[in-house]
Amino acid sequence: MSDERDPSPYDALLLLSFGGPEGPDDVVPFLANVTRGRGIPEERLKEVGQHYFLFGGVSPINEQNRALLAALRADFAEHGLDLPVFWGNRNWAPYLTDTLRDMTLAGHRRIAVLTTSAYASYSGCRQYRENLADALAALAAEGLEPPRVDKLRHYFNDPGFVGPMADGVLTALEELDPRVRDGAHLAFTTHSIPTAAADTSGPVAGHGDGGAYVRQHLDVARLIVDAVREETGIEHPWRLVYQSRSGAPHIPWLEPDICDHLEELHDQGAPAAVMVPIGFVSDHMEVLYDLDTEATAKAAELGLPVRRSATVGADPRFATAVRELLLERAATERGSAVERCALGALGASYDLCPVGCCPARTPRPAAAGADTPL
Ligand SMILES: CC1=C(CCC(=O)O)c2cc3nc(cc4[nH]c(cc5[nH]c(cc1n2)c(C)c5CCC(=O)O)c(CCC(=O)O)c4C)C(CCC(=O)O)=C3C
Ligand SMILES: [Fe+2]
Repeated sequence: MSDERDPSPYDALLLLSFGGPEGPDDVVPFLANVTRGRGIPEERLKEVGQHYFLFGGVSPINEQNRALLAALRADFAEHGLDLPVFWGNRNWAPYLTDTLRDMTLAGHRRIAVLTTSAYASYSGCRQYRENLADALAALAAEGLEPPRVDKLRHYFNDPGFVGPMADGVLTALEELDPRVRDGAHLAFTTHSIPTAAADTSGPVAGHGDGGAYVRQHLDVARLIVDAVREETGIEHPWRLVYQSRSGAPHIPWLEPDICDHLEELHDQGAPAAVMVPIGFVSDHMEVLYDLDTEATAKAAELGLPVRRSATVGADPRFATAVRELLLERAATERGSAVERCALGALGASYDLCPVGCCPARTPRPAAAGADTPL
């Protein structure tokens, strides 16, 4: 067993997230950061800007990350784990490079990194590793000695991630009229990505058949369906669907879209649906706009009763899972054999992203992988 309180060799945890605007003036520069070099049509950007303006130009994601930071610090303190927790983002302040500079100047040399993305894919994994490599290179260019960063493994199938979502589905079902509750369909949703990116997500050897991205989501959906059945005795019909598609229309992305799926459910005579955003860690703008606003309006138009279940956010069980992932990795780095906790059919994920996994369109340096020079 690993020592419950020994984080060595790590001297800090970095929470690495997407970032979001905090007021109307931030929206356009934020979108420029997100889409730089990614070929998103101008029309789509205008439309997405409107989603943010509808909410006063404020994404809830930063507040949610502050709450997660607080939950992590509380959990660490409660368990006698003396390890500082920092926060940096890819697309908005506090920017990753600034946080890593602060950490380096404060003397941190060996940093564990938790991303707010649970699954394999270019956008959810390698792109964060590229951001880390860029930030470390920027520090080196400033004459600093960059620290070593280790990304904690994918946690999609961790009980601390799946459990709160399963509870969220039970709550959402409770909110439905009892007359339609038992027949409700579960629409598991995640961010659509180009099918080419889905096919090449995860280890090279595992490519094909939708790649790791789709398989990992299907595994989580199945776990939640089973957990709900254990509680209610009912196996709800379900499907994995997608949301938030961007990019040019002629490039294939994962389908069906949640709104098309709701229409199909209505046509089939489904009595109700629960939208379950398993692809996301908190109720940020993709949830607030794409599901709570757009898809909910679509369902109202169809006369289909819907609820949206909660993401994990700052649930204390998720904070506990993060501590356990960190201690597991720390023990592994110290050369101890450890138990690796995971539910479902796929098993615990790898510590080091395999060579060539989740490839970028144009190869770029990425930190914290099997092919990363230390
Ligand atoms: C897989 C995935 C996740 C889940 C994993 C993870 O969480 O990392 C995710 C999360 C998020 N995506 C977010 C926002 C945006 N994503 C965009 C664009 C894109 N996302 C993509 C994928 C993903 N995105 C892709 C393939 C693109 C096309 C451009 C490209 O190839 O890179 C755009 C540009 C406009 C548009 O086209 O929509 C925006 C504004 C926010 C912040 C929300 C907030 O502000 O509260 C969050 C958490
Ligand atoms: Fe990856």
